[in-house]
Amino acid sequence: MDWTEKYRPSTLSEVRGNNKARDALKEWADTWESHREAIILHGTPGVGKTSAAHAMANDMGWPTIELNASDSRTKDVIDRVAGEAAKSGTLTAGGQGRRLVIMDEADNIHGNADRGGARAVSSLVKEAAQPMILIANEFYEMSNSLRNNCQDVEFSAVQKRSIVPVLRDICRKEGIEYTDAVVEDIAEQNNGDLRGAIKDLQATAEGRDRIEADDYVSGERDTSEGIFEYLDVVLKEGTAEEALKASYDVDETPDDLINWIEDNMPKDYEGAELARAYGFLSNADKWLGRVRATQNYSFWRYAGDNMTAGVAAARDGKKGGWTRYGPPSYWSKLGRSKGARKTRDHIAQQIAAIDGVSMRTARREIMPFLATMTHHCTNRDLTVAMAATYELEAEHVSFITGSGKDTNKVQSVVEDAERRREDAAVEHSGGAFENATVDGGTAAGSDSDDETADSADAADESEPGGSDGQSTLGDETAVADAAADAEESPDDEAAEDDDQQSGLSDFM
Ligand SMILES: Nc1ncnc2c1ncn2[C@@H]1O[C@H](COP(=O)(O)OP(=O)(O)OP(=O)(O)O)[C@@H](O)[C@H]1O
Repeated sequence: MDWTEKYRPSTLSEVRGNNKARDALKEWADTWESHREAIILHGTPGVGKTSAAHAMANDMGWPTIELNASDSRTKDVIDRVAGEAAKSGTLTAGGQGRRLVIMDEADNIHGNADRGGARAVSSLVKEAAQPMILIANEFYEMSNSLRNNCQDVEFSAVQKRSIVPVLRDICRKEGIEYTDAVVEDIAEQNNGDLRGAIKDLQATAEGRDRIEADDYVSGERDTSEGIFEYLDVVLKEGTAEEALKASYDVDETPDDLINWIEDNMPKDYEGAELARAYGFLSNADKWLGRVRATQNYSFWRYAGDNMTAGVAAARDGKKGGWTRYGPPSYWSKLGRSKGARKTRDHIAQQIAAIDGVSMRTARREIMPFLATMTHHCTNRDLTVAMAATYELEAEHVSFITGSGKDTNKVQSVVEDAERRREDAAVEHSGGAFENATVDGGTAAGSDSDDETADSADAADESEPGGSDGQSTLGDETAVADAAADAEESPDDEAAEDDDQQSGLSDFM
């Protein structure tokens, strides 16, 4: 059984972390009769929003009606399902007959396509005669009207110190011996995401009655051993049919699989076959989008067919040789959510402004390089230099390095960077660091003219450039070279405009 289900809190007092949010939710429920407003619970995945809603309903003795916003896009469905529940105030004397409407993924109803649905939810929120909770990851993706007509409570990341006791507790209940180190590691890796931590714990404890640090393969939950064989079949030698069969042995969802393929495909494919293969990936991505929108998981099949059989069929015959496939960069995984795109663009803007390069160069050449160089903040000095140079906040450092935003690592990097900025307010050139990035970025991106290769490939490929790249660290004199390297071609500028347009249309 899934431990996240088994240990789902059944009363509000079992919801960990987020005490303020919890209290606010309770207060909202206790006083609902007097204000009759809906409430929006928002925050990152896995922090207990849904759990808190159900736990609170349980505490109040309110039966719940669940509605998934993206499931029921049309006005009709929302009216019928929620309308009855929420509007029928007839049974409600003294809280008797109260029913709590919980609408998940409420940030998914927006945009032109869902106008009917969005309006239906807005009016429901205004007229509701039953308490209603909307759950969302991105508060600001919700319409003004919804935000203005509801109370809202933010659930923040669950801190490591709140995660550790939950993990210990589960171990005890499951009769599993553990070391402090393993629980701390799991909590650290999943900082902010309690669901992720519980899943990791379960995966680590699978088939064991004792776990220690070595048993935990950090951050690689579910990464099946078979993935490399699978990539070989798809990208090197298999027919479409063989590729499809191989995919059945891989323990990855299409959502993850597409990142593996997208990141590794350009290492083997080139020219027309690469373009064809991207066509299939793009189809697969559309199907994944449909799954997200409708929760109809049977569409996964079409996504899988496209990314597996399609990509294999796009190849010109068999390929030989050995390729160093790598896990999908943090990068491409994150590019898929709007929040992540905003963070990414903010960082790119900083880089563009400070290094005098275009957004496109910043994003495609410099950022992948930074991501490789500062991966998990292992090279701390460089990470601090980066944060100082580009004036990055914790969330940005976290985005680039892949370390959790609230980890001590990231927090202390940001603090040191701030100190460094203050110390060096005048000599801001930050020459030492800028050299390293721009030099390396250019090297890594030298083959990135290929319009189709928009993946994070560079991050995997761009080894720090051997002793050369390293030796420029701390070398003040190479600033001029770096600046020269960073000169933009007119093409780049044009492409940047394109980028911005497509970026905008993403938000429409
Ligand atoms: N604050 C918490 N206290 C106790 N358990 C939690 C908490 N947050 C998450 N969990 C565990 O993680 C599981 C998933 O949490 P839940 O679905 O409530 O998260 P969520 O914030 O609603 O995420 P999403 O935005 O993805 O829906 C729960 O079943 C529970 O096991």
